[in-house]
Amino acid sequence: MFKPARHGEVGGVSLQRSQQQKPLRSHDRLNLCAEMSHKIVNLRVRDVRFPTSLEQHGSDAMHTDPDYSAAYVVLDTDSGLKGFGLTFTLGKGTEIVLCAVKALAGLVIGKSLQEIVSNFRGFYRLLTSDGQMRWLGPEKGVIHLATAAVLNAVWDLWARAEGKPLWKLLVDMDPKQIVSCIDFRYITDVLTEEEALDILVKAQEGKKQREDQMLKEGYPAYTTSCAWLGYSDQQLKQLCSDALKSGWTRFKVKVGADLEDDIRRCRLIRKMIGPSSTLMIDANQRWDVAEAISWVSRLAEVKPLWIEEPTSPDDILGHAAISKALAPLGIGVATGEQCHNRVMFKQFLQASALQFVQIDSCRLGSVNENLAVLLMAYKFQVPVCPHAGGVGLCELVQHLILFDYICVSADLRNRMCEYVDHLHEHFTSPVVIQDAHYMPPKDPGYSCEMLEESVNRHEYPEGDIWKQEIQK
Ligand SMILES: C[C@H](O)[C@@H](O)[C@@H](O)[C@H](O)C(=O)O
Ligand SMILES: [Mg+2]
Repeated sequence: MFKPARHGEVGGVSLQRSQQQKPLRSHDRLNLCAEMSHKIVNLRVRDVRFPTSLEQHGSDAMHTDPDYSAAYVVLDTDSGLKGFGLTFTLGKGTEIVLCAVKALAGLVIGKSLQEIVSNFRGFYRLLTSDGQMRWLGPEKGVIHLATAAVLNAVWDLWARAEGKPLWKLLVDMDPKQIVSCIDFRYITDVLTEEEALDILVKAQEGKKQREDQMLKEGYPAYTTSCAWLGYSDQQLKQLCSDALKSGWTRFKVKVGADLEDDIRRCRLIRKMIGPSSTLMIDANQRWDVAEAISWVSRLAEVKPLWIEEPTSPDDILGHAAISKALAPLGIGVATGEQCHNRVMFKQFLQASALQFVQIDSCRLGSVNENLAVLLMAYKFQVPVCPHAGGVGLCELVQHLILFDYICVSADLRNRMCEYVDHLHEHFTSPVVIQDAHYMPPKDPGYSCEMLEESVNRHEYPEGDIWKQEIQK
């Protein structure tokens, strides 16, 4: 078990600000007082929805009218420091996630940050294994989305208490402490605590250079913003040509509703981006296994790097069959945005059912469970290409992939993080993209905080935006 924190430390990490921080505001100085244990005194959760369906942003073969939304959590502490967290939804049903967050609140309120992070594995287990509530999951569905929202807020709080962006908090952590945050239950047959530690210790070599490289160059990204399924060919062409001008070289196209449309749209994009740029296609679970193989074979001429979510996200053996059939065409299978826990990822990896692991910051049980998946992916030598987009997913997952490169994989081959150009303006520390790369965030925290005004305007159903929509 992780050793208890000494006086003046949070979870064994001394309370120091990293070099590249913005200057301290007086408010921060107050919060960073080393004496404070940051006892969580309240948890608030709000239903925040953006009417993205009006313009078909985010549309795909299965989710034709998503309103990008979030269950948005704020943790208040006795020191005045706050933690912000969220989980992503598509509109309807967000109120159910709010209920689940409220059901978990009793396990969080009254605990101090110090208490939580000095036994983070135990706290993760407390939230995911409550003897009554686990029946609702376990570790899947609405209750797990709620766990993600709450734990994301705890990680945000921790990073803020340290005065570091989350990626830097992780990068500076002792490997033993990282491992102490992971619940290895159900995965020890492929990854033991000792093996995880060994991976992290070995990757210490060259860590500083990789961190400097990331600060200078950023992490490579691809864009999904040009080719949502509901966009017209005209729109697609315009967005693609704008993206090319801004330096994008990797593009994802939505497919799966109509084969002839897919062939036309994919040819169009391939022609515009040229043979050396990278193209990926995403069917969002539209097909049965045999249909997936025949449909994607017809699209092989546009040379996609991967087909994403070809079939049910739970069908591990189906994905394995598709992977096997498409391998001779040079097309890999990617999945993960609806892969609900580490056990599923374990089996996908064991069965060679995916060639690209798409972690998700709000689907899995926050940083804790994502760490387990990053380490398993490393063990199986499968590249991680995170799912992002939605609302806030880019802001969050950039921290995890930076950690992955600096402290786990040390490899950029066949790796890139998704980027979607929507709704960043609603965050206090929005992502910074330069030359199609994610630049490492500098503000303390997990980049989850939304502007209060945005939350008020988009809160469902009372916010102005929704009042106007309802009146129409
Ligand atoms: C409904 C959403 O926009 C999805 O289409 C989106 O997350 C997508 O699968 C993606 O990979 O970005
Ligand atoms: Mg997808």
